[in-house]
Amino acid sequence: MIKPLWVIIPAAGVGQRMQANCPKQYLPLAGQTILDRTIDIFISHPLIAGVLVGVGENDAYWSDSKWQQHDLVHMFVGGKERCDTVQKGLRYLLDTVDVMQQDVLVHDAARPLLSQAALNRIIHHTSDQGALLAMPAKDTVKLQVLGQPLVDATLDRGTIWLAQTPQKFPAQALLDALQQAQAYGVVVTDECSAMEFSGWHPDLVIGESSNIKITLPEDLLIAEALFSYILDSNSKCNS
Ligand SMILES: Nc1ccn([C@@H]2O[C@H](COP(=O)(O)OP(=O)(O)OP(=O)(O)O)[C@@H](O)[C@H]2O)c(=O)n1
Ligand SMILES: C[C@](O)(CO)[C@H](O)COP(=O)(O)O
Repeated sequence: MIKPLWVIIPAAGVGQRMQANCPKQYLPLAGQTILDRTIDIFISHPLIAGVLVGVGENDAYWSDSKWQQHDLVHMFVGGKERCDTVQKGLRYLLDTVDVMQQDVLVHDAARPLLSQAALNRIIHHTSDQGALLAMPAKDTVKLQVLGQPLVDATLDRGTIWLAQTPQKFPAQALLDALQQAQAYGVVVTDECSAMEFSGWHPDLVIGESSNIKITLPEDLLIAEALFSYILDSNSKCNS
């Protein structure tokens, strides 16, 4: 029997690579903001207990969110790096509800196209090592010579996966792992790498190519094109 899960949505980034006039999570996608679209993925799922949204210290946009008054949505102030925002979200959660040993999901605000089918895969996946959505590499992968745009080697594509989110770990174990990585000066760009540093070997759960992270301007065009495809996929999932 799966207990409903809390989800932490890191949304405190500035979107530098997007080069927009606002943080990218507040850019429009099919008539709503990217962030509101991302919250929408979780808010009515029967196995989601609540949504924690980490926004920037000087965020001037959250107050316009369609979800900011919703009973299941709680805002907190994020940190300098994504891992700091996730740590602050975990501390907020652990101070508010007793979920120490329970799994939490962490999902990028910048991934508004996660389908219900993929969300269900990670929610229903059971493991004592945690789990993350990821995609096997489709292209040949080259290792670069450090500091020069030259090929050093070709990696075995059969062992390369590209991490996505949601990533699912026990709340307290994830907080401990993030704190330990920070204490050792290890830069972590996802929750899984912090858990690996603590010796965990999380399960790889197949994500989907459409679960893109909106990072560069062209990703907005891709997201708009994919949005109706995801709506259709969700209607089949819920039928
Ligand atoms: N201090 C930070 C940095 C990032 N994020 C969030 O982490 C997710 C993934 O990060 P990324 O795609 O890198 O977003 P940005 O950091 O905003 O992008 P950039 O690196 O281009 O500035 C985003 O939803 C972003 O809002 C966060 O919550 N706190
Ligand atoms: C968490 C993540 O989306 C997994 O691929 C990715 O690491 C986020 O990286 P970013 O540089 O913070 O976008």
